[in-house]
Amino acid sequence: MPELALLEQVVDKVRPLLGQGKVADYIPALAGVNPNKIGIAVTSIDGTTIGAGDYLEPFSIQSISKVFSLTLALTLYEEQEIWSRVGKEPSGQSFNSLVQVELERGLPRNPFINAGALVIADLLQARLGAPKHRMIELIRGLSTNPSLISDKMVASSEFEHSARNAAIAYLMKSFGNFNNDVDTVLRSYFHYCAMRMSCADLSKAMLYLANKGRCLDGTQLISPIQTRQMNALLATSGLYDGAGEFAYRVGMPGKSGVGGGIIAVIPGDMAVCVWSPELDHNGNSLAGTAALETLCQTLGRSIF
Ligand SMILES: NC(=O)CC[C@H](N)C(=O)O
Repeated sequence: MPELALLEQVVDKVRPLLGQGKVADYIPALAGVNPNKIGIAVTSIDGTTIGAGDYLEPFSIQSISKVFSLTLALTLYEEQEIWSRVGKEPSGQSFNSLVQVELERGLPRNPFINAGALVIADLLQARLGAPKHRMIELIRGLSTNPSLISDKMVASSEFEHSARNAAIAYLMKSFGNFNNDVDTVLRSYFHYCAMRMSCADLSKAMLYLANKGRCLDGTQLISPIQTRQMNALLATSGLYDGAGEFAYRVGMPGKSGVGGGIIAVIPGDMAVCVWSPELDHNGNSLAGTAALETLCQTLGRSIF
């Protein structure tokens, strides 16, 4: 577990990078976010959380929600029912690319690109009576924060600009890999992406990935082997087309979102969340990646 002073040093060290990236503006409701934010929180497997900078400020978790969706699907489906619909390989394409879906006959490369997450959202839609409600319940429980919400403005803004995600879903439908009504699933998917959580909430919520599937409140969410498998997929595909660079610089399984958040874990040790809204060319938080790199190097920790 790092000392609080170290987290403060990390924030101070990366603050000069603010101004070098670009806030995601393809979702209009996200474009107005204050770019000058940087926060970091760490939850260790003994259950303590510390943080520095803007670590208590909620932000749009966006694609980080793909971790929660897959986790929920793992609790509802047999392994094969999931992996017959989505692959386990890095995509080498941008997160919202369509070309691979066409070339690979509607089978998304992995659950952490949009195509894969939409298939997972389709699976959740099929099995849950109220998937949006179930998801909120899940994140509230995992982070032990009963006041968490999904931002309706962000979700509707995404729905109004959903041409690309809708195209991905319809393309998969044309190959027989999407069962429910596209708009209904898109609404659920955007609701998951629009959940607002702080670095503190997310580092607590992701603790199960560092603790063999056991959550902060002691419940076993997924099995130790499922947790290991999830971390393997996060290490290879969690940062989209920047996964190799992230493994090289940070060396932790992780997941980013276009809201500027990144979660990362050292299994057996701690879950970390960083947030800074400006993104690099792969759509990953620029200062956030640098913060994780500094943290890992200073602690001398990596999974490799
Ligand atoms: N990379 C992301 O965070 C993308 C999530 C965003 N809601 C989208 O579907 O485009």
